[in-house]
Amino acid sequence: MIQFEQVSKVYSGGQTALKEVNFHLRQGEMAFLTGHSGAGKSTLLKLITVIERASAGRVAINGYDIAKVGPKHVPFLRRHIGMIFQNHHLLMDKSVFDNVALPLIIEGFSHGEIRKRVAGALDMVGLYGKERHLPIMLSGGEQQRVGIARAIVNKPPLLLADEPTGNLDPKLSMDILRLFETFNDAGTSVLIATHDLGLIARMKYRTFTLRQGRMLDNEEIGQQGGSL
Ligand SMILES: Nc1ncnc2c1ncn2[C@@H]1O[C@H](COP(=O)(O)OP(=O)(O)OP(=O)(O)O)[C@@H](O)[C@H]1O
Repeated sequence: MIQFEQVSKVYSGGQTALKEVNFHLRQGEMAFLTGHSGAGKSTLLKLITVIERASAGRVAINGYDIAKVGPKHVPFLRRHIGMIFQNHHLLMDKSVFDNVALPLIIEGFSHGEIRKRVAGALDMVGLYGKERHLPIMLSGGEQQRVGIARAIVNKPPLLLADEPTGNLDPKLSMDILRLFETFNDAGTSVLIATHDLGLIARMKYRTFTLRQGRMLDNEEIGQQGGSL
């Protein structure tokens, strides 16, 4: 699904964020991406969504080299990726319905189809009946679930989450993880960037670990006794 081959990223200020990174997220796989603050997790996600471009190496989605995606076609590529952020980036002056409907409006779906799909997405995240609420009227966990509903409403084959449980308590974090598992069971590939080693330890998924921009292999992680 996602393949990095010898990928490096140097920002224009000269900051090296990724160094010769190799990794492969398989089709239908759910995995964690971890590492200390500044290790390069967000940068890696930004290369997949073409918010940033690699300085060297190859990033491929389904075998397609995304260096070949021109600026005009980037929005088309992003339609196939659901992105979830720690601070969920909701429009606070718009209703839950409007927030979740946004990707479908951009894609030009009919009103009827939008109503049906938004209701389905809100049902999946346990927020059915809250369509008319403003985000401010919801708890932090509920706001995060609105962000998740927006990310999955157009049924993307790939979900990327950047610290999706950062502000949530352990119980709510686990609920969010279970939600990702539901999507993964339905065939969606999921990559979750997180600092939360406790959460990772409780789940059975493969974990990619970055340290100062380098992807560690399992042997290196073992030698450090699991510390980053
Ligand atoms: N737009 C940018 N311009 C210059 N340097 C950047 C930019 N974005 C990130 N960096 C640098 O690249 C490195 C990796 O940053 P990145 O945000 O990918 O790390 P991270 O693992 O996601 O960190 P955190 O867990 O704190 O979010 C850091 O040294 C950071 O300062």
